[in-house]
Formats: sequence, structure tokens, C-alpha cells
Amino acid sequence: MTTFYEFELHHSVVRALTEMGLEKATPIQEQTIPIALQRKDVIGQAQTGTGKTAAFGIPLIERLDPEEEKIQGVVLTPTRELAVQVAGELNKIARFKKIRVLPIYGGQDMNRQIRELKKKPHVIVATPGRFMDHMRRKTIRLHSIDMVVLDEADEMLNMGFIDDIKTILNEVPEERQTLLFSATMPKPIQEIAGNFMKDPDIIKVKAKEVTVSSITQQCIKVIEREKFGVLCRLLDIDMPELAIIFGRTKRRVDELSEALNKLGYGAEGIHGDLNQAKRDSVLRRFKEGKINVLVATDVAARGLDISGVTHVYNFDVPHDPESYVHRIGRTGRAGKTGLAITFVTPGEVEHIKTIESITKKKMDWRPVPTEAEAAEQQQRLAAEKLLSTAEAEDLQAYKGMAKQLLEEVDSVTLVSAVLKMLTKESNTGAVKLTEEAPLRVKKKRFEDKGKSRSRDGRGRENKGRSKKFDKSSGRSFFGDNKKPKKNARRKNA
Ligand SMILES: Nc1ncnc2c1ncn2[C@@H]1O[C@H](COP(=O)(O)OP(=O)(O)OP(=O)(O)O)[C@@H](O)[C@H]1O
Ligand SMILES: [Mg+2]
Repeated sequence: MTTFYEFELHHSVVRALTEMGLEKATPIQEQTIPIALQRKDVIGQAQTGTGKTAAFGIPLIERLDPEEEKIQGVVLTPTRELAVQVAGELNKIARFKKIRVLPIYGGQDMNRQIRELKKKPHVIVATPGRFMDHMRRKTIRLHSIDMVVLDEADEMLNMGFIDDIKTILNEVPEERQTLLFSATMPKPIQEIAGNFMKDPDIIKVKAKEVTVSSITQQCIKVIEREKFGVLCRLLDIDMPELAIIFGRTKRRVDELSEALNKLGYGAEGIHGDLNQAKRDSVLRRFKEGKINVLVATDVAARGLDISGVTHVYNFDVPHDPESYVHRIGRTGRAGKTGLAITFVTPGEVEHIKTIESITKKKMDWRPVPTEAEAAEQQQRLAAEKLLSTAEAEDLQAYKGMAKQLLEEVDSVTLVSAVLKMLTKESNTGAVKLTEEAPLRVKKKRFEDKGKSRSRDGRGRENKGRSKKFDKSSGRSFFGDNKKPKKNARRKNA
């Protein structure tokens, strides 16, 4: 593997990378950076969590001139959360080079953005819709733009941003450099590449599998109304440090996070109906470990890099294999290991087979954990607490009372009582979630053509009803020509 020194980067960039703890380039970085540094157009494809942000971020920051106080670089991302995250990472890389990176996204106060823009950032990371707004108001000037990056291009397509992207690419100076990152290469993205990029180098990090091997993939067969109980048992047994639970609808996310909280699992939900301030604060609290369970619709699936996510639970089978890959890709990032568990109702087994055929990876069927197993694990935990207190604490003040108690009750009964008090007992019976219909297997291709495919709300999640599973959509992993949904609604801008 190449170290970052070998790219002959500006010392300030190398210093920033060292401070970020990055020494050796990942394969996608190793291949993209030298080409991008030569000012060539690049299309990059690589697995989740393998460092695509720095793959474009390093050449971007390296190439820009801090003395020229104009917008020189633009990164377009599908969601607000991603815009903030990418801008954060770029600002870290740029730290010692005095290059300023500004995130711009919908839902944020326009006047504040205009004030920030007046401070002349060098790079803007934006959702396409809001970028267009500024373009029209002329609060963003395009003539000095030298580099454009499209991150998660296929997702921007899914979200209905394709026309915005074309408009933007039409208006930025033609002699710019363009980098495009996409998990899949559906036809409209290939067209963008053909029409707006100059003889791009295609860098596809070869991987036998679509998913990284550091993620263990399991599924559990469970009927709809038992899902919640099984989830709680799993949380009790697996004891995740940080877990993301994906639900199919916004209603599902709200109900699940409320129910988990009721039972003492520190959980919060995130989906597209929450205002931006709430979304930001939930994500921040999760990143800081103040809550350890994040319940999410697919809004959190793409690109978000939250270090330390140990477990992903698909409480509901995802709509398509792509969504599966991105959801589970929130764990097992940057070489760490992770566990992904998918709940499958009896009618949904077919979807798992489709996912497996696309990812070329078999999942392990995990048996449904029993109440006894969960209780045993919780008891073990209580016993550990008890023992460590016995070993480490000064208990002198309690010993008199302990002796008195032992005169009344035998020692085994007494310790059992203490353990019972320390053990979290589950009471999932009190919780009732609205049931979701299972995903059906779709027979014909493009049956739902024309319906919106928005991923975090207003579209498909809105009514809390399931849509059909598009078996064909999996093909887009191999760059098929899946048609864009015509009236896909613009999201998040
Ligand atoms: N060279 C490196 N060495 C170690 N860690 C790295 C390196 N490059 C990036 N990382 C870390 O790996 C994590 C994942 O990176 P990043 O978010 O860029 O992945 P990605 O490929 O864009 O994933 P996704 O497909 O989910 O968007 C980040 O926390 C990042 O800081
Ligand atoms: Mg990414």
C-alpha cells in the first residue's frame, strides 16, 4: 500500500492527514489520487466505507489555491447530512492549507448562507437543489470553479436531482475537472459521464463481493408481530456499542424509537419529516455516544460515516439490494468489523435470495434467540457488576447489614435477590407496533415506474405502506440501464 507521502502532496496536506491518523492510502485512494492530481476526470467505484471521500478530497484540497479567494471547488451530495459530513472531512484535510470549505443545504437559513458565502469559501459542498437556488440568485458565482465532484451520483439520480446536476454542469466552466463517485452506473449516470466529462478514467476497485468482508451478515426468520421482542433480546445478547436499526417507514421509526426508550434502551429516531435541527442533534448525540441506538429510515444509509457503529439491524427487509448494501455499510468501515442482522418475515425469504445473488454472499440464518438466552446474558452482566463491585469498592459500611441479612436468609437466596435487582428484565409485551405488510416480490419489471423513490419520507415511506420489491433493481450493480423514475421527487435540498 502506498503511504500519503508518496503522492508528493503539499506538506500541509500530509500533516493534516497524519493528524487525522491516515497514513496509508486505501485501494480506491491509491488509484484515484495520482490521476486526479494530473487534472484528469475520474469515475470511481468502490465498496462502502473504503475512503472515497478522501479519494476526491485529497486531490481537491491539494489542487486549490488558498490565495485565490473564490469558489474553486464544488462537491454535490444527495443529502444534507452528507454535505455536512463531507465538508467536515474536507475541512480537516484543508486545515493547514488555509482552504475553507462550506456546506450549503436546504433547510438552513438562506440569509445565513449568503453571509457565509460572502466570506468567500474556496470549496462548497452542497445538495443540488440549494446550489441551484444560489446559482439563480447569483449568490454563488461559477466562473472560478475549477473542479466539480459528484458524490453518490446514483443516489442523486434516485432522488430526482438529475436535471439539476445537468443544469449545474452546463453552467460551470467547461475546462473544469470533474470527478464522479457512484456505487452503481445506471444509464443516466453513464450519460452524464459521456456528456459532461472529458475522457474519464474509470477506476473500479475490484472486489469479489459487493459488501466488505469485515461485515458478518446474518438473517433471522421472525413473524411480524414478534419482531420487537426479538429485537430487544438481540440487543440484550449482542450488547452493541452503537447500533443503527433500519425501519421501512417513518411511522415505524417513530414507534420503534419510542418503544425502545420505554424499555430503557437509549434510542432516538431520524427520518425526513424531522426538521434539520432535530436531525442534526440526533446524529450528533449518536456520534458522541450519548444515545447508543439510532433508529432510521434509509436517510441515514448513504455515505454517512459514523465511526464505531458495531451493529446494523434491518428491522424491515430493505426495498432493494442496493439499499441493503448501503444500510449494512454503515458498519464495518475503515477495516473495522461489524455485524448486520436482517429480520425476514416468512413471506420475504425470496428477497434475501435476491440480495444474496446480487452481493454474491450467503447470509447465515441465525436462530431466533430465546428469552432464556437474553435473560442469561443479562444475568451474566449483573454478576459481572456484582463481582467488580465486590473486588474494587470499599464495602466496610455495608458489612454489618450483610451479616444481619445472612442470619435471616441463606447466602444463595440472598445473592440471587441481588442479581434479580441488578438484572434488566424485559417487558416487551407492553409494546405494540403497527404492523407492516411484507414486501412482495415484483413480477414485472418497471411495474412501479413513475412512482417516486424518495428515501427518507414524503415518497414511499409516507403512508407507512410497503412497496413492492424490484428484483430487477439489483442489476444496477453491474451498470444496467435501469430507467430513472420520471417524477422522482427532489429531496433534502
Ligand atoms: N487511508 C485511510 N486510512 C484509514 N482510514 C481511512 C482512510 N481513508 C479514509 N478513512 C476513514 O474511513 C472511513 C470511511 O471513509 P468514507 O466515508 O470516505 O467511505 P466511503 O467509501 O465514502 O463510504 P460510503 O460508500 O459509505 O460513502 C472514514 O472514517 C475515514 O476517515
Ligand atoms: Mg462516501
